[in-house]
Amino acid sequence: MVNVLPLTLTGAVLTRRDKVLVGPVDLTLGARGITVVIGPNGSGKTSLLRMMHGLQRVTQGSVDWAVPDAQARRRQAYVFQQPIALRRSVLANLIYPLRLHGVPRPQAEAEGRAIAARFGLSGKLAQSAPSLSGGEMQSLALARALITRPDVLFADEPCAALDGQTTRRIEAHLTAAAGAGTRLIMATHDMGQARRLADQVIFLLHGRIHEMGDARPFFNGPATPEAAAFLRGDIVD
Ligand SMILES: Nc1ncnc2c1ncn2[C@@H]1O[C@H](COP(=O)(O)OP(=O)(O)OP(=O)(O)O)[C@@H](O)[C@H]1O
Repeated sequence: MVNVLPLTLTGAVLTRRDKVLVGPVDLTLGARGITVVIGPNGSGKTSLLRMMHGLQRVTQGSVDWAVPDAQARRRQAYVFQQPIALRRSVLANLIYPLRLHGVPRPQAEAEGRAIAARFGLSGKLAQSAPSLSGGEMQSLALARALITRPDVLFADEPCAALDGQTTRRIEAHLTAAAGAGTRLIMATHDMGQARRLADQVIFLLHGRIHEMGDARPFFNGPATPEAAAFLRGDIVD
């Protein structure tokens, strides 16, 4: 199967009520690795992810995948900062994307049980998903996003409000997914997490890419004074 990547944004702008939230953005993301989007509050991290995924349509410019949009959409997943679940059992939530992809129920349930085991949810399969704890809910959201082995996973603050142990588990799943070939594009406020996970960094400021590059040189010596100040923990606005 052809990979949906690279993703190319060309002069992409997202506007709401005459206000530019993001852009213009020009970038190309290749097929492998973890790109972490960082920047101050309100700099546009969520909006950039939503725009790339097609949850919000660009008002100018373009967002192009290597395959037609309808095909690209089926090969992507998105994990929201506040995970959402169907008011059904954990197993029903897990198999939902597979059923949408036409996988027969017995096979979908087998895959659902297997991924639940990897994500520590085996004991919860019959439980109603909305009654899960925050950490379990985020694990479920991630497992459900990865069950179709998407080419691309967008994750918006996937560990916000989680304790250290759960964060470590979620990070391990994210790294494993990237190692298995899922391209990860995630936003985080947590600079420790950005340093642990990123192969590549996008530093946003006022809805524009202020700096973008390989993670190690970025963290060791950012090119712009704004990124340096942000990494020091100064207020950048
Ligand atoms: N639907 C909307 N309508 C109007 N303005 C919006 C909308 N969504 C976001 N914004 C504004 O766009 C800007 C970017 O918001 P966004 O949530 O993308 O930033 P962020 O970097 O993810 O912020 P945070 O770190 O606080 O989560 C903010 O000024 C926000 O108030």
